[in-house]
Amino acid sequence: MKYQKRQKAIVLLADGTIFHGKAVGNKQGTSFGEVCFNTGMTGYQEIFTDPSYYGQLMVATNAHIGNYGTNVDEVESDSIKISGLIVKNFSYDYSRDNSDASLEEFLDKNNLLAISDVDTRALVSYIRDNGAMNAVISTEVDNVEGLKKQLAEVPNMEGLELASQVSTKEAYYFGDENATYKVAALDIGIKKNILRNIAKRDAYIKVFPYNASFEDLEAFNPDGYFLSNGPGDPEPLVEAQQVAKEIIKRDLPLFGICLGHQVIARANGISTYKMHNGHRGINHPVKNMITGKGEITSQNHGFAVNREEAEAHPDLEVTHVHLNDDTVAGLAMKSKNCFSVQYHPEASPGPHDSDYLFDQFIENLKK
Ligand SMILES: NC(=O)CC[C@H](N)C(=O)O
Repeated sequence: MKYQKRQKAIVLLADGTIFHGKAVGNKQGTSFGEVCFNTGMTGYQEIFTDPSYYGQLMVATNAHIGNYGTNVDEVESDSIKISGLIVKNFSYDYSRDNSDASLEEFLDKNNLLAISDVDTRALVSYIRDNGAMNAVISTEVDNVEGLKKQLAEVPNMEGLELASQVSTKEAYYFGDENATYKVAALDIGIKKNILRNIAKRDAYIKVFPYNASFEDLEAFNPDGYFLSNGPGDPEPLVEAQQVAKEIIKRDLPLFGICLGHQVIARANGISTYKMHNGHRGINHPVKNMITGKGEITSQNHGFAVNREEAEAHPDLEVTHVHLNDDTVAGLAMKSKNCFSVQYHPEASPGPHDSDYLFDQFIENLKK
């Protein structure tokens, strides 16, 4: 064991429940966020750097985290976006040929507080029963009352606009400028692997900040438009909803993933709601209602689109349904060149069942 004596640490939930653990490494500190769990057995580096997790404390249900180290290429954004990490066993040692640093080094570089030796099975089943809630992780184990007061000040995820916290400040380009297609992407928290997946299908992308207008995007003269994934509640994202409305009004090719899917639903007047617990993992079963086929998908969302309203909408079709709870997993507009999914076809490290959605988008650009 690398550290003989590690700081005691706690997870304090908003309802006062406490779980005990120890700080990873020599770290001390306190970190707040909405506590959520991901069931992926691999992909921790991609999860920690996914901008959609901004403001969340991540519980990994996999019992060992860190054992395959980290690699500079396996990030979804330039820094860690979760606000803290909770694990059962933290691996200080790692073994994998193409790793360039340990997870501990990666967390240190990003100054992220992590705690281990937590009974994550008990914690996860508690959250599953009691629903998503705010929490704090801290090495201030003797200051529970003080932490409770601070925790009470942390805003709820519901109603929270977070895209502005993670979006690019300036527009930038991605891919080969001589590519056949041009795509304008609105960055409301975009993952790098989405850009890689679009670019590798012969498209050059201009990525715009969350508050760009339709006219800003249109000036790039794109063949199609993309609305990204991202953190927080879709409801307050009125600028992005306006961009979606303008694109839909003109019947231009539009594809949205996760937060982008929710924004497209809202642009069509469909409400979104906070789920009791979100979907976070890489084994979520979805049924494609058009083909009748199942897909195993990667998911990360805490909000969802109202299914009844979507089904009652004359111009919307529910194209994909989540098989665990019958929630909306995909939408298409009947009279427009517009579709979206609640899950992540770009999933790195997989599964890749839903890759075809990027091909479908490229086909739509040709129309
Ligand atoms: N991955 C995402 O885009 C997440 C969307 C939204 N923040 C949610 O939690 O539902």
